[in-house]
Amino acid sequence: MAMEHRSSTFEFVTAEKVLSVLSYKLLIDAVERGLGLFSKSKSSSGQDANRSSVDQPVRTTVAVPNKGFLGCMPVYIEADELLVTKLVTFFPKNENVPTHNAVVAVFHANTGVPRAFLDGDTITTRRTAAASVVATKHLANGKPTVLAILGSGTQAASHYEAFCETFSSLKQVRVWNHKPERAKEFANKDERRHNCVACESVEDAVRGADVIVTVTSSSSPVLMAQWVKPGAHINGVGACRPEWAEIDPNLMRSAVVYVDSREGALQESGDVLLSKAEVYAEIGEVVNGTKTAHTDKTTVFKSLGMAVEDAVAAKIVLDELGL
Ligand SMILES: NC(=O)C1=CN([C@@H]2O[C@H](COP(=O)(O)OP(=O)(O)OC[C@H]3O[C@@H](n4cnc5c(N)ncnc54)[C@H](O)[C@@H]3O)[C@@H](O)[C@H]2O)C=CC1
Ligand SMILES: O=C([O-])C1=[NH+]CCC1
Repeated sequence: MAMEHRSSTFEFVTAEKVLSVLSYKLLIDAVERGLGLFSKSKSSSGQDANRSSVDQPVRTTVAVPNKGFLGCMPVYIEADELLVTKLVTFFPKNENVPTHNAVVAVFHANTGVPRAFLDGDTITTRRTAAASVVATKHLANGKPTVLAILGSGTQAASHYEAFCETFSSLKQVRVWNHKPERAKEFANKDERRHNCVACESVEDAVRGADVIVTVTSSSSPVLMAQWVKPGAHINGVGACRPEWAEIDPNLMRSAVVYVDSREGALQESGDVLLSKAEVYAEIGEVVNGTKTAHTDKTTVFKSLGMAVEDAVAAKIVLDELGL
């Protein structure tokens, strides 16, 4: 039998199309379920009727010296028959092009034939904020009224949007950037950011805040323990390499630390490795009810990003577009 030429049988889904259907409403529920499936896959036996099977190795990376890295993030989610990999680059010194660039490839799980390629920047941007929202829903101490965002780039914007959409209790969002004019630009971007104020210092931004999001490209701590209100919840989203940190090691050691993947954190997170903080749980274990949400204590969700989040986001896009 002659081999069929298949190169034109899969779709490319553009950023515009991804954004048109990937709402936070759908995404937050899907990411929450994905985080739960991921954590369940390692703790349940094959006999368990609720067993889930998610095969997601820690991402592999290759470095481009002094510039950045390329990460490869594959996953298979048996329950959804999703076979997906994201390829993502992070070049923190990029000035006029985005620092993160990505593509998400989806394959047919029964044949391995490519099904679709999706713009991965938009997926990364939104699913990361969705994961922080999930952690905050579980770990925040009551309804948050003050949110502090450290950093004012792509993730700062998606976190602002996702948090304001989810937490109607928010009265004020404070933003800080190491270049103060960038924080002002962020706060004044348009009238929808009426609740947003630019702060001159990290301390001004985080003092008294109920929830803090760190989304910088810094490789050394910007958030110090003495400024954080006891009982606050922190989403540590940056510092994805073992030698980088965004959070004061004293804060890491004194807080209850949750991660997306324990295995990933112990290989990739400088915030965890350099501080030698104890990892209490994966956030998926809290979602599954197998670990406690210590809402009365200061909590850190150390997010590194997982393929399972990309895969559930890609599923929403393909389902919504009927592809
Ligand atoms: N956990 C996850 O799933 C993901 C994490 N990330 C991480 O989140 C962070 C932010 O990503 P994006 O917003 O996409 O990047 P971006 O490049 O759009 O923004 C980075 C921000 O960090 C600031 N910054 C740069 N150097 C700094 C320094 N030395 N000190 C303080 N601030 C500094 C920049 O001014 C900018 O506001 C990065 O560390 C990135 O790798 C990104 C995607 C997914
Ligand atoms: O999960 C992800 O895509 C990334 N985490 C850190 C850089 C990109």
